Amino acid sequence: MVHTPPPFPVSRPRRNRRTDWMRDLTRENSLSASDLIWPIFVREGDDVVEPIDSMPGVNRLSVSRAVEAANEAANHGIPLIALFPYTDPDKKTPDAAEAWNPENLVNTATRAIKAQVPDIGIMLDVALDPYNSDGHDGIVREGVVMNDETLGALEQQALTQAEAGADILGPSDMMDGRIGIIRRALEQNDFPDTAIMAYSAKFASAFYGPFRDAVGASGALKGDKKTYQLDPANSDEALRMVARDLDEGADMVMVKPGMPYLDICQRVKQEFAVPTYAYQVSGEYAMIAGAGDNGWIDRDKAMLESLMAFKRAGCDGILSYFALETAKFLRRDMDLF
Ligand SMILES: NCC(=O)CCC(=O)O
Repeated sequence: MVHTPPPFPVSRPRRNRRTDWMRDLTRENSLSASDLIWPIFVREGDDVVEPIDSMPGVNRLSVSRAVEAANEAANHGIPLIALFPYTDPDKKTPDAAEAWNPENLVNTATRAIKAQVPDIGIMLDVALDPYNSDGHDGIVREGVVMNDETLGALEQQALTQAEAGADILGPSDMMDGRIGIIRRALEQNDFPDTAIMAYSAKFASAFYGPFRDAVGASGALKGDKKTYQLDPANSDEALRMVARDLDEGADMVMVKPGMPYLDICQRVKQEFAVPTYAYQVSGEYAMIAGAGDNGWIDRDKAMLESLMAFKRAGCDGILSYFALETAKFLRRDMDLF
């Protein structure tokens, strides 16, 4: 029950906000490096750091540089990184077969990081869009994204990722039935400990634009993803997807994008009380970083305020391109608010 304050002057709520130490003492939520998951873009090449124009401050890294980045993240207390590939256009096909190539970029990077930075978790997305010449998360036939045919491809992709050493799989495709298929395949192939963070409440959003540049999928995408991602107007439907994915074997669930969907984060956490994560996506990053770099807002403060909002909404953690920057900021013990 929330206590209603008695009328002024019996109550003077400003008393609790009077000094830094009083605000520290009465703060309800906290943010630390262990709340953060850092997405890293991987590309081919040797010792390459390639800036992404639409995400100022974010780079595509070749494998050796990704290993260094993972090491830096681990040293700053970040528990988990998520690897995303920039796939050479020549490797994109209508059947997206590169997705289950055991030697593809993310599988190779996973092996390299596991060998050299064993104490950080690695998550890989299960979805076909970085490998599909149509830019869709599923296999397309005559303009239709085929649900059941895609499931077999996702199963193969998931198994090669588990084999490469991924700790957490993130099915981000929004096909029906994928969590159950992947969970069963993991059990049958002796990967009982591989966790699934289901992208359960993934909305068809305009905020993914810069990510599609980052993985080279924007030119490829034909049409939109509204037949599988959720309608931004819906909230009950998101809860149904979370319930379904948990029933099929997900260990944790994700809401994506983040900031425009904090109400969904709060409902999911309250309703299911399971580990709940939000993805502060590329467009959200670009808005804050772009405005910050132009001097229109304070980048550091907006970054931290945006991340704290997820904690306030009940999230257990946040995938954010700001993760390392934030962990460095927190390590310097700088005052948050
Ligand atoms: N499956 C991963 C994403 O789609 C990321 C989207 C973004 O950062 O905009």
